[in-house]
Amino acid sequence: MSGTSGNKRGLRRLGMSEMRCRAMSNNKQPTTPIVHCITNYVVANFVANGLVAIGASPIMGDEEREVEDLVQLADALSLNLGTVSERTVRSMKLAGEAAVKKGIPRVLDPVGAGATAYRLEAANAVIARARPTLIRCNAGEAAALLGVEWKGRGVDAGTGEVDGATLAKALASKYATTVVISGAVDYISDGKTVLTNLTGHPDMTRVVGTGCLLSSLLAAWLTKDTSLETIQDGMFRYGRAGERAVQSGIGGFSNALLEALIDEEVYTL
Ligand SMILES: Nc1ncnc2c1ncn2[C@@H]1O[C@H](COP(=O)(O)OP(=O)(O)OP(=O)(O)O)[C@@H](O)[C@H]1O
Ligand SMILES: Cc1ncsc1CCO
Repeated sequence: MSGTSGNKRGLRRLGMSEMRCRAMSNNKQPTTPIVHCITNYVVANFVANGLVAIGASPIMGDEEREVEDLVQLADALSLNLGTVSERTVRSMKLAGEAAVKKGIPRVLDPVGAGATAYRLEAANAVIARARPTLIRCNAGEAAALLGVEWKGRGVDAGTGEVDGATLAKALASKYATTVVISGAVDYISDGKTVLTNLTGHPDMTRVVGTGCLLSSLLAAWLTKDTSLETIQDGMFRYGRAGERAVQSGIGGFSNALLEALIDEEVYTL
């Protein structure tokens, strides 16, 4: 993916239909990745629409009795602790284990990990069973997972003494995974290297769920490529889509972001 701009809607649509025609002429189904999301009830609709906007196919489902079957249909699993409960923790553990067994990417968004002891405990329980391919969080959540002192409230990022690059590297090492810490600067690390991204806009924090959506988009991207550079490029495009969307004001932001995700070709899935 390269960082081109401009309205690419027409080109993208043509590209997608061309891809579909080519796939059909080869008697193959188009490879739309299915992302199984166990997410929070605040953002579920926004996340589903964002996934569709980038050419993925979402399926939301958190019933214990079916999550393993849903994983069998899926190409990636996105777990989000935003409105976590005992029931959904059980579902996330089962889905996570099934996804490990199947070998598909698993993304965890430990929303509010520092807000309560219960959330931190739930995050660690889910991590142990789902062994995330990638953890996407804000700096406050990263600090909580690392036991680093932090000033923050609820699901907000908050502030602390440790810089984002150090947090990202340490968190990736602690859980042997890839980490994306979002904020004014986004940090992407595998525990050895740290890449950054500077696109985005502070107003993206004035609309609930831009981080949650990002986590599920990452799950979709990982079905194609897991390199840090590709993740960085996706972050670049997502941030730019956000910059465009804030021009529509806070009231129009969510819809504008969906449009911008298509126009920025955030990922040609
Ligand atoms: N100050 C900022 N300047 C530019 N971009 C920002 C800023 N803060 C956040 N962003 C962007 O907003 C998006 C969401 O990141 P954020 O860190 O706010 O997630 P979050 O706290 O998990 O959000 P939520 O819990 O509402 O889903 C990312 O793409 C990030 O780059
Ligand atoms: C506001 C809120 N509360 C729990 S989850 C969520 C969505 C953003 O993380």
